[in-house]
Formats: sequence, structure tokens, C-alpha cells
Amino acid sequence: MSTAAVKTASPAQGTSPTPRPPAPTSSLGDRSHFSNQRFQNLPIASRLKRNIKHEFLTEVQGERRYLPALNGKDLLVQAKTGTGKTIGFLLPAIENVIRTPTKPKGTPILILSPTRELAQQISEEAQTLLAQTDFRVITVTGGTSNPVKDLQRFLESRHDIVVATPGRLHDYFTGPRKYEAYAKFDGLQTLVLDEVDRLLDGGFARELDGVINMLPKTRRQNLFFSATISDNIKKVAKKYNHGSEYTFISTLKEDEMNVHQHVHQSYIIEPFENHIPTLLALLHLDTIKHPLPHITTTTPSLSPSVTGPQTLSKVMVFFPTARHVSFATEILSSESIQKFLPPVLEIHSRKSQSARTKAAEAFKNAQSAILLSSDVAARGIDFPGVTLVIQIGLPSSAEQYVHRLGRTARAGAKGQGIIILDPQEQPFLTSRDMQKTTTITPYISSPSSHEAKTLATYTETYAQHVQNVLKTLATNNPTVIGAAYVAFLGYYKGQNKTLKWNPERLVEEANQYAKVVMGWSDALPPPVAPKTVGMMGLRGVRGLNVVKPPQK
Ligand SMILES: Nc1ncnc2c1ncn2[C@@H]1O[C@H](COP(=O)(O)OP(=O)(O)OP(=O)(O)O)[C@@H](O)[C@H]1O
Repeated sequence: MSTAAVKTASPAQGTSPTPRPPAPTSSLGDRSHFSNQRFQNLPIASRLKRNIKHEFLTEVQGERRYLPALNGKDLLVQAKTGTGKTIGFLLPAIENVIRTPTKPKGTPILILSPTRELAQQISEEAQTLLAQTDFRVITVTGGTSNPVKDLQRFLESRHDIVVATPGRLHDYFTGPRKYEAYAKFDGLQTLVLDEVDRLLDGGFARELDGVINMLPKTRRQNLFFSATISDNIKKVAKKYNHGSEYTFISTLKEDEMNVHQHVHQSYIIEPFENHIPTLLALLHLDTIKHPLPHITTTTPSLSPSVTGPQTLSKVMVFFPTARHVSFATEILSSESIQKFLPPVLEIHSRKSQSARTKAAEAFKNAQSAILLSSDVAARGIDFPGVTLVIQIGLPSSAEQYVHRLGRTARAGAKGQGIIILDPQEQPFLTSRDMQKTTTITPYISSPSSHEAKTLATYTETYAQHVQNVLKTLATNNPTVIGAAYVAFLGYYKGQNKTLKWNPERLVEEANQYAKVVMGWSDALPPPVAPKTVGMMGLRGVRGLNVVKPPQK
């Protein structure tokens, strides 16, 4: 069990750790982040307790985390992925409202989340906790079919908890009914920023400022949560905490790595062109590694079964961009490959919200499936039973690596992580941020090992299948290749810190990628519109095929 470090930005607010008896044991993978506190013994309303399906609080929910939140303190809280941070902020926020003698005017709890899916999930968790109470929860996000009706529903009924993405709430705060929207938060008691480092990392600055500046200036409690909190975020968080100090709480020990010890993590270094065949081999091997309980054979086989693989394998695969996901989906869902694998689903920002929701629901409920994803599902999303997380290509940061990996081994379950990188991307693994974060070992311990040979055999066989699919893809769907090519240019341009590619080199790499990875066979590389070239800062760079799109 870890002795949690409680650090405080304002010494007066600190709480000192006291030794505790050992955590309860279980047949699950790891119980080290559980406390000995039972929910039943918490000093909270019984109508809240009866809806909690868990027995023991996790460390981040545990007494020393919980009480400062209940006492109204402003907290910045760090705890590993999948350790129950959602209940960690929901429970004290709700209990504080219950304890308020006068019914609050307006909405007392506002929770902001970086993605729609996470907002939805937090709302569902809140609704579960509040079943059979008169508390009302609303989710405010983009991507819905009738925004006008959404706004009306938001303004014209009472809500105790609003769970929102900053973008859509900002729309409400700047739209024609903005004064009514501000008034909804008169009497706000608690502001939660979930995935606070993502919300504060710059991408959301305009919307976040626009929302937080319009909240009432009266005293409220701020609860900021994430698995990854850098020193910089600690500084920025102060700005959003009325410019004043907060208590920083971490369940990580001093110098403890930020990922779960029980997740086996490994890396594979292969040139870009081998990434998809290697991925397919790993997916296939995971189906064998996790047979259904009544299946006894574990002999690897490359002949498809009529019913699909009999397996509990459930894998999330992360790619650098949405366009990479679309390209990979084309390959994996082609008939000749899909028959060897569990059902393939995709989720990314280029999909409609209804398709995103459908894919997330299907994966959540699946016993076995493969979800190909961009970073939209990297943080916070709680899919049960994920056996393996595979990351292809450079993650945008060490933090993002941690969050993606955190989709497996949740709530003490077992899990595995593999990252596949091109040799040029390998410096990512030895970067300072990664070294501080995690210990990662080669997937193949020795080239002559049994596992190396098995992986090589599967990769080779899948490489043949991929070549065949690519032949038809370039003819039937060149736009998916063109879009992934442009996405490669855009994404890898931003990875200069690791790759040190100048613009010419970047274009050369992208052109090569189009050819050898995606089967682009024209003499010229895929076309790029002049506007896109300008936006990427690549005007005049040799090797691009700059083509004006046809006039509509
Ligand atoms: N006390 C508990 N005992 C057992 N399971 C729990 C407990 N609290 C939460 N869980 C379960 O653990 C899973 C992860 O919880 P949650 O999504 O809140 O984690 P998180 O710390 O917010 O993760 P992330 O960092 O990825 O956002 C959920 O399925 C949740 O129902």
C-alpha cells in the first residue's frame, strides 16, 4: 500500500499522513490504491450511501482526501488513472449541497470536462449516486442535433449539477440568452475541473476564461483533478483558483512513477511500414492470450473461425490523429482481415457525435472488441475489461501516454500496454518526462526467443493481407489516404522536439509514409490545398504536390 503524500501549497492547509492498516485484498490485479474506509462508515447522507455499489473507498476517495473537500477547501488532486477520482469529487460536492440549510439559488455544482464522452460519463455516474433523490443533472456539450432546444432545456429547468464541455457552455455564455445563462450559476458552490491539466494546457484557454470569468465572484469551492499534474499546471491552477493558494493532494509517493506497477508496459521499435502488420499480429495474439473460459486450446492459428475469435480480448489502439484512425479502420475492417479479429470500432473527432456515442457504447458493452481511437477517448473514459492498450506512433506528450495507458487496469484490474514506434521516434522513450513517468521494457527480450518468432510469423502473414488491401484502397478510396497524409504532415510538424525534422525532411518522410505505409502509387504525392500548406507553415517547401481544390 502506498503511503500517500499530502503536499500543500499553503502550509497552513496541510494534512499530515498517518499510518494505516493494510488495504483489503482481492482476487483482482492490484488493491494498493484502496483504503480501509468503508463507504457505509462515511459521515454522509444515507440517501447517498445507498446508491454506492462499492465497499471500500479508494485512496483518492479516502478519509484524508475526502475530508478537506467536505470542509470546503480548494483542492488540486492528483491520483493515478482509474482510481475513482469521479466519485472523489462528486461525493463531497453533493454532500456539501445536501448539508446547506437553505436550498441554493440556481445550480450549485458545475463540472467541466475536456470531452463530450467524459462529460456524459460523469453525468451518468452522478445520476447513479443521486438515484431516488430530487437532484437533477444535465450534460451540456456540443455535437447534438438540436442546440436551440438544448439551450431552452438548460435555461428553463432547475439543475443541481451541470456537467459541461467548456466550448458549449462558452457558446451559451456568449449567445443571445447569455444573461439567463450566467444567472443559472447564481449561488454556485463548487466548480470541478476534471482532467484539469488538459483543460489548462492552452487549447481551451479562450473558452475556459470566458466561462470562469462569468461565474459569480462570491466564494465557491474549487476542486481540480487529474492523474497528471506538472509544476507548471500547479502555477496555472492558481489563476483559476481566485488567484489564491489551494491545497495540493497527491496519492503518489514522493518519486513514485505515475503509472500502475501492475500494468506490464513494453515497446516495439519497427519502421513505420511495419506498424499496421505488427499491430494486427499483436491483436491476434491477444485473442489467443484471453480465451473464453470454456475454450481450452491456446495454439496460435491463422485460420479464421466461422464465429470469429472465441476470446475476451478487448483492446484500445491509439493513433496520433483522427485521420490515422480512419485509415487504420479501412484496413482492419476489410473482409480479409476482420475475420481473424474481434469486431472493429472507431472513435475520433471527425465522426458525428451519434457515431462516437454508438461506438463508445458498443465498446463499453462488448465482451471482446477493438476500438481504434484518437485522443478523444484517451482521458477519463471508463471502458470495463480492457485487456491491452496499444499506442502507435509518438504520443503528443508523456502525460498523454499515461492517460491512454490508463484505459486498461482500472479499479485494480489487470492490464497491459504496448507502444509501437519508428526508430526515429525512439528518443521519446528516453525523454526526461517519460523517464520520470514510467518504466518500459522491450516487448521482445531476445530476437531468438519464442515470442519474437511468433510475432515475426504473424506480422509477416498479416503484411501480405495488408498489401492486398492497400492495392484496392488506393484505387477505391484515395481521399482517406490523402487526408491521413496531410494529418501526418500536421501532426509530425508539431513533434520537432523529438524528431528534429526540418520542413524538407518532414515532407520527405510524409511522402515516404504515403508510399510504403498507405500504398500511394502515383508519381506525385497526395495533393494538398495551398491554404492547408500555408496554415501548416510549409509554403515553398520542396516535395509537396500543391493543388487547388476544384471550384464548387
Ligand atoms: N471505491 C471503489 N471501489 C471499486 N471500484 C471503484 C471505486 N470507485 C470507483 N470505482 C470504479 O473504478 C472505475 C474508475 O473510476 P473513475 O473513472 O472515477 O477513475 P479516474 O480516477 O477518474 O480515472 P481517469 O484518471 O482515467 O479519469 C470506475 O469503473 C468506477 O466505477
